[in-house]
Amino acid sequence: MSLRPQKKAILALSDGTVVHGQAVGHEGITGGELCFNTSMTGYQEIFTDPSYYGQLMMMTYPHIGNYGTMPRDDEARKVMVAGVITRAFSWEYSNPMADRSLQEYLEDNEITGISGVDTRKLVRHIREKGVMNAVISSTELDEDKLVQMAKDWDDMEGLELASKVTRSEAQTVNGEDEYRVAAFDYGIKQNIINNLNERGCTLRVFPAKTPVEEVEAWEADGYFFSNGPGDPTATAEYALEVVDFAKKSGKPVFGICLGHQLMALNEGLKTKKMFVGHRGANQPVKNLSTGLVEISTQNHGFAVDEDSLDDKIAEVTHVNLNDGTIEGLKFKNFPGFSVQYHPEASPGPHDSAYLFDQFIDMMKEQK
Ligand SMILES: NC(=O)CC[C@H](N)C(=O)O
Repeated sequence: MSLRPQKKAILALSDGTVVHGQAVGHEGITGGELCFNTSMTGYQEIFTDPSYYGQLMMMTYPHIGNYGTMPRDDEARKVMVAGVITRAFSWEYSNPMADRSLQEYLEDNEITGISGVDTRKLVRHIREKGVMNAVISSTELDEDKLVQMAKDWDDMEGLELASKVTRSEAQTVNGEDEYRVAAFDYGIKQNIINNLNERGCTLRVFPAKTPVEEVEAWEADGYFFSNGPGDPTATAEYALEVVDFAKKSGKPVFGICLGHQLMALNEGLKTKKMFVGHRGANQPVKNLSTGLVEISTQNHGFAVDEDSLDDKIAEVTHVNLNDGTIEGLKFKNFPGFSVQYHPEASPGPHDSAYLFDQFIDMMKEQK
């Protein structure tokens, strides 16, 4: 790996912790919630996952960039993370299929990053103190100013971000046309669209704030609520109208991550901010109906609050084996189910892909 003459960069946390490193990506200043992801591969899919909008992504796997980037691996039309933090950034790549280095990719997307950070030490710090905001800068190097900026940065709790990443117009994505699925884009990952297309669904992907009448007119066989960034209670303020419409339609409803949280909120359950989120491709989840454990891809900082659970409303179908977090629900008052994690993976293992089949089976039964 070549060593480049590098500019300095600083990572400043809202609790006053300051780390020095080298600038990568676009020169500038950026901030957000400091998250970490434990995946060993898949940095491009992670950086383009719209659920990460407004967050700084710290990768615990040290070498990031060594296989470059390629259009096929984009989960959205641009990089969505607010900034990137690595231990050992690879300026060069070795992959005949790649079209750009990670450095070029971040520059083209104007994403600021820092490398040379002891990411494992910082993860231990966050796991002890809880999630917090931070700022990365390669232009302003005054530590006190940067810590102050991190302190002043908007808190994730209460933030409505889905409307910032949703598409501007409804779009039809054709599959084999066996089932018509109305999918709500709060930051939908491309691989969710692909998984539904591959299973014979034609999708109408609606922007986050589409009025109910427009959705109703499309006459779907099933409804899908996507993943997305921000606090689910903030998005719920406008989204529950369509979630409730889908519920009352009597058609099968499936939700992933933010979609799962919205479906739970619509039933009167509550969500809470987690002390530290789950982000990685090796989270063990137990399917309570089969007793089997799935290794899953996860990216969430909020979760359904177990204290708000009500047997008459929903049954817990999946739990996280690391900390008992609710990872899946089956609703009692309508044909709907949802998971907090990512069956589409990308990156990650495909253990949970059966959930897409389950949704298709429910639509098949109704037809
Ligand atoms: N991947 C997602 O949809 C994330 C949902 C929500 N923004 C959370 O952090 O919990």
